[in-house]
Amino acid sequence: MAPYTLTYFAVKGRCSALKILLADQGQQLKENLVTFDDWMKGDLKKCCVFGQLPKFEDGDLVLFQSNAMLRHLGRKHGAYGKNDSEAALIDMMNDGVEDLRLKYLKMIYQEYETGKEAYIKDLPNHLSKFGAFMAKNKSGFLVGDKISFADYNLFDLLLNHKVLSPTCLDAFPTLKAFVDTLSARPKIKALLESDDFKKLPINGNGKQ
Ligand SMILES: N[C@@H](CCC(=O)N[C@@H](CS)C(=O)NCC(=O)O)C(=O)O
Repeated sequence: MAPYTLTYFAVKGRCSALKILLADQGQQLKENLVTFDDWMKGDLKKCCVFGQLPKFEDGDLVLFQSNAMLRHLGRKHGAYGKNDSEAALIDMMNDGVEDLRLKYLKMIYQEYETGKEAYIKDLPNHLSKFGAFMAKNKSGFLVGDKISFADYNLFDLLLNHKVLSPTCLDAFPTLKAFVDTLSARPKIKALLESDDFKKLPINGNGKQ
């Protein structure tokens, strides 16, 4: 039996990073897909702490907030650094990923037609920061010498950005190598190439 259960809509959205982490760590995941019609009935929304999905269950532990889920899984599966200093840096980088994700989601959901070109133009200002931080570390990961939940989260967001702007990583060799290396890890590759994963749209409004 899968130890974890995820309840979410049929999109990649805020759950791909978590799925990539679990796949890479060899963990099973049971998924409950929620349709828009079922969600609109409102019963499930009322049971969600912040009125939103995803919902993640690890036995009796029920979590909302995708970054809390990533942290929990990072802690459980040795993807949260090897000491408190590394953990703090991993938190910092994950907060940076969240800042960029929020900008990305604002553009996708509120400004796609009017703001997409400006967003892509400004993107190097954000990518350069992740690239410079990772380049200093030399291990190919954001922090320390082992993959962390922030790496999985950044990887997922970079994959989305490659769909938005296929050449966006060309000026950032460290990030390009990072994406290529993670994409080639056998369990991640298998997930990314699976029909179940490929069929999910990146975002709920079909924009990407
Ligand atoms: N900060 C939350 C955001 C969750 C969120 O935005 N959920 C959206 C789908 S990705 C949702 O439930 N939308 C339906 C609604 O708000 O009624 C997280 O990271 O989990």
